[in-house]
Amino acid sequence: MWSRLRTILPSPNCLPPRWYMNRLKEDDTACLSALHNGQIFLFHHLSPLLQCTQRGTLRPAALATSDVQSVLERLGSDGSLVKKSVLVSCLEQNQAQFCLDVGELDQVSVEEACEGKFLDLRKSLFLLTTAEAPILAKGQALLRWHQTSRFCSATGQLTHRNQAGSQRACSSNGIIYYPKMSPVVIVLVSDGRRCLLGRQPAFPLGMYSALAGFCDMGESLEEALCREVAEEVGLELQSITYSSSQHWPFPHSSLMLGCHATVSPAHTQLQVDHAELENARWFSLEEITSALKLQTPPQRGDSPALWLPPKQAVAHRLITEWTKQQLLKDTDQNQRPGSC
Ligand SMILES: NC(=O)c1ccc[n+]([C@@H]2O[C@H](COP(=O)([O-])OP(=O)(O)OC[C@H]3O[C@@H](n4cnc5c(N)ncnc54)[C@H](O)[C@@H]3O)[C@@H](O)[C@H]2O)c1
Ligand SMILES: [Mg+2]
Repeated sequence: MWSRLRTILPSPNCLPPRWYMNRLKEDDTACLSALHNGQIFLFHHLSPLLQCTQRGTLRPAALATSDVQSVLERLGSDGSLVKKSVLVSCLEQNQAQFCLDVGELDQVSVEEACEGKFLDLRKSLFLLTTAEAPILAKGQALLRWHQTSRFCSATGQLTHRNQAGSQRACSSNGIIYYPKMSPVVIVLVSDGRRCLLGRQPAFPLGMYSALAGFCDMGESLEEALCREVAEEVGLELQSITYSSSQHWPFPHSSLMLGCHATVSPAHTQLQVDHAELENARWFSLEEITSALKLQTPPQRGDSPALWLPPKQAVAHRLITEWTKQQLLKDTDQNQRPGSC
């Protein structure tokens, strides 16, 4: 029955990418064959390999599996390393894309052989403008999960991954583990005129961002938002609107849930919890619009300037959305009859 079913399954090229990805997660043989004809993004101790384009920009190196295989063999690896690749994406023609950490090989030799450089993800993610940036974030998160999930937390026995790397199973009792993300709420609070940003001691010079925090077990999105804002700055939220979400690989794997919220203009006095934040303050529309125009981060010795999170961060998106909404409100007010 199964072999008859197989013969009528559409060939890989007929399956839409999402379905094809699912098939590869469930079928180790199909996944191995997709790996042989696929592309690999290399990592070295979780830093992705980037190449310089002719225009001088950086792009992630998507290498043909056959090329990776020959590089690894030239550098003395037995060839089985390629099988440790994890499935991350699929191109339109159903060419599967994988990530592989070659941390056991000499970094410089791999860089020379592949004409690229391994660059910390915290730097590389923000230098990349290509659609591959989220693939690198996902790849790093998956590779890290495999590196830290080798043992079953119930039996202490080794776990084994499937070929796609989408799950691990305990070798003694078969418990299946799936990659984990921690839900994090992030919120841009407004009092109608200004928005509230906070600064952690580890942030780059001058940077302020929307308030964020990990969800506690059992909390809803709204409960987590109200608790985080009350804990970090002592404010009570009036209304919450969901905006958008993103996977965030730092420090581990989080699902950032981005929202806008308002507080009463009569209750905007902040009580900053300095155990969590170095500072938090209200910013005017003018301060935010000037900061959005800045191209380079402030350097030590510069006059203090507000520096906002990079475009790739959901915090940036929330700030841009708020700015557009405030500018629209101002235009509406100016166009009202009787306004000067
Ligand atoms: N993408 C963005 O735009 C953006 C912007 C701001 C913050 N962030 C991310 O949001 C995350 C959370 O923000 P925060 O640091 O203010 O959180 P937070 O206010 O909850 O404080 C962090 C503390 O929470 C505790 N904690 C509880 N559950 C945790 C878990 N599952 N993992 C790790 N720590 C846990 C730890 O003690 C940790 O020190 C940060 O990791 C940061 O990278 C992303
Ligand atoms: Mg926080």
